[in-house]
Parts: sequence; structure tokens; C-alpha cells
Amino acid sequence: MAASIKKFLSATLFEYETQKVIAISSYKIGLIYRGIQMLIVTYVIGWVMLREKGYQSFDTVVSGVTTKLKGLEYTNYTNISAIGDRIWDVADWAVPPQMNSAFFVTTNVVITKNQSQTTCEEDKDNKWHASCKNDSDCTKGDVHMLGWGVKTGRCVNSSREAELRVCEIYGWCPTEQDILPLGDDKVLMTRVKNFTVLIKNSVEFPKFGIKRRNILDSMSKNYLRQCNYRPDSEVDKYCPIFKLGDIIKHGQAISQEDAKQIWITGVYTGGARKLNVTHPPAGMVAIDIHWECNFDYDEEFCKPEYKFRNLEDGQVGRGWNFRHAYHYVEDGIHKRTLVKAYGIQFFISVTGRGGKFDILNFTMNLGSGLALLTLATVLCDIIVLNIMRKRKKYRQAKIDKVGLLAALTVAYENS
Ligand SMILES: Nc1ncnc2c1ncn2[C@@H]1O[C@H](COP(=O)(O)OP(=O)(O)OP(=O)(O)O)[C@@H](O)[C@H]1O
Repeated sequence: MAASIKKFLSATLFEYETQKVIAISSYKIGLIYRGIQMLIVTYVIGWVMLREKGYQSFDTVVSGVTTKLKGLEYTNYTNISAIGDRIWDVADWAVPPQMNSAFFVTTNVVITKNQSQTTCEEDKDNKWHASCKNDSDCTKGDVHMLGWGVKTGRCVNSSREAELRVCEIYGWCPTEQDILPLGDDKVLMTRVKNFTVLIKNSVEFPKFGIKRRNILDSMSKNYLRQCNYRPDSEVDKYCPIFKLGDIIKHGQAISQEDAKQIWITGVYTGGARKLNVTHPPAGMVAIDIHWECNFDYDEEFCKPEYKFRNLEDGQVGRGWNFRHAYHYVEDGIHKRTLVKAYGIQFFISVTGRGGKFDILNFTMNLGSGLALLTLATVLCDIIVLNIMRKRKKYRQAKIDKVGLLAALTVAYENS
């Protein structure tokens, strides 16, 4: 037992290995060796150095974005009193007028004019909490969070639906009738596709002290007045003015029917069908501005790239709408016009990085790349000593056992 422990210790602890070089003349092994070396060199030069720019140090952009919308809509519906014969300019359909890296465009509206604070019947659509048989069903002072006002304690006949009685309320009267002016399948603002947005984006690469704008120095005032973004044009692909219809079109290949629905209620129904959900996703569109800049060349080559995406999220309720009001005083009475605005929400995001030659990064990546070359020897050793037909011969030539270990091995083999 003691002897075998001694043998084991001698063979493991008290052993020193030194490298031995053997030259094998073989086309096959030579080819494998050079092949692996080529692969490693190609990886280091092609991928690490050229593709990933391992010779540069990088900085990410710090950015600011503002937008300016333009466009005119004319609606001529004299038979619909809330809409009438009117022009809608940007101050009417861009609500709120300015947002942080986003803008909203109204495409359809439900307008309730001449509201003042008085008493009237509750909206018939709220009948599940406002319908009544007699006054005792309308507790005076009750406020329902989804209603339009405080109950007065009276149950009255609805003027909007026959044989319906609803509680009377005190609030902004008359209450809204939530019906799209042209019905559920027609858009009110048919020209929104041709509305335009000017996006001004200033970026800085703080590490290199370089500032850039998406309105390039080469663009004249005249050019800005008439250009439109066109991705297939060498010049106009940098134009910072976008038609809203083009943004939707470039965002996704969507059918005419889906596109139409986006303009009507801000709902992109195509997504719902694809996702197989009951509530279609809202009309939310992302505009991505990407700056990929190489400051080893002139700064002038640092230009933005635009990408558009129709954001799909099946859980967001039907479309995108919200209410806002215009307040005024008439004959000493505080009044308002309530607008339920349907439309499309655009989000702008800016990403990017700039790179410049950096001696430290270059030497570090080159050094670690060259160190990878030892992999070629390791892989060839594995192949030569374990896979090749003459592996026994190569092993004998490669490993010499001398001293105590050799004696032990011989003794072991003879026993
Ligand atoms: N949404 C847009 N669509 C088309 N052109 C636009 C848009 N927004 C601005 N422009 C044009 O781009 C140029 C620069 O706009 P900027 O807002 O800096 O100047 P401006 O003289 O204040 O513009 P405006 O014409 O609104 O008075 C102007 O010629 C302007 O008319």
C-alpha cells in the first residue's frame, strides 16, 4: 500500500514537464495548421478590427429633438353642426402643440360644442350606472367616476333613446354623444397623409467634442422649404421633412384596409388579426434616428439614418384617443368645446455611436488577437496525437519520459 502511494506521488507531484519541438512533414497536418491560422487571422482582422472597429474607442450620442408640423385640412359637412364647413390648421389638430420627442396628430374627432355648467340628462351610454326608474334610483350628490357630473336626485326621460330614463346630473352640459361624425368606417381628416413634420435633431459626442445636426450644412433654406424624405434618393434621404403617410408606409408593409383604419381611429387592425387578440393595437409609430459615425474621416460624413416602425402591442385597448377642451366666455357664461380626439402618436428615439482611432484599444485588441494564434498549435496537437492514423508514432516522438518517471513506467510495464 505504502509503496503504491509512493509510486503515485512520484508519478504526479515529483514530475516536471518541458516543451519539446517535433517537426512533422505532412501535407495534411501542414494544411490544417495553416488553415486554422488563416481562420484566426481573418477573424482578428476582418471581424475584430474592421467590422467591430477594434482599433477605435467609442462614444454614444447625447441628443435633443424638436418637431414642427404643417398641414391643412378642409371639412365641408354643413349637415353635421359640430364639424361644419371649416379649415383645420396645425393649431387645431396638433395636440398638445409640443411634446418631448413625440407628437400627436388628430385624424378623427367627436366634438361637443357649447358646454356650460348646468343640469342635463346623463349620457345614455353611461346607462349601466345612470339609468333609473324613479327619483329614488338617483341619489342626490352621487358622483360616478365614469359619469359626466353629480346626480341631482331626479330621474328624467332620455331625449336620446326612446323608453329610457336616466338620472339628471349637474356638470358640463349637454353631455357628449360618443359617435364618430362620419360613422365608424370613415375618416374625417382625409389629408393627414400629406401633412408633414420637420424633425430637428442635434447630437453631441462629448468624448470627442463633436456636435452634429440632422439639418446638414449643405442644405439651403430653399431646399428645406420644398424637400421631402425619400429613402431611395441619395440627396433626399437626409431631408428632415417627412410626410406622415410615408412614415406609416415605410414603417411596415400594411394593407390598404389596415392603413385606412389607422387614420380613422388610430387602430392598426392588421396587428390584431396577426396576434389573434380581441383588442387591436393602437396607432403608435416609432421614428428611429440612428447616427453611426467614424471620426477618422471628415465629420461631414457623419449623417443620420431614419427608420420607422409601427409599434404593435395587442394589449393596449382600442386605438388611441383622449379628450381636451377649448374654454371661452360667452355672455358672461363660462363655456367650453369638448373634443374627443382620435389619432396617431409618433415617438422619436435617437441612438448612435461615434468612433475614433485609439492606440490603446488598437494594441489591446491586436495583442489578444495574436494570442489566439496559440489555439492553432493546441488544436493541431489534439488532432495529431489523437485522431491521425500515425498517432502512436507521433505520441512516442512527442513525449519522452526520463529519470524516475521513466524507471517507474518501465517497472510498471514489466510487472
Ligand atoms: N412640417 C414642415 N413641413 C414642411 N416644411 C417645413 C415644416 N416645418 C418647417 N418647415 C420649413 O422649414 C424651414 C425651417 O423651419 P423653421 O421652423 O426653422 O423656420 P420658420 O421660418 O420659423 O418656419 P415657418 O415657415 O413655420 O415660419 C422653413 O422654410 C419652414 O417653412
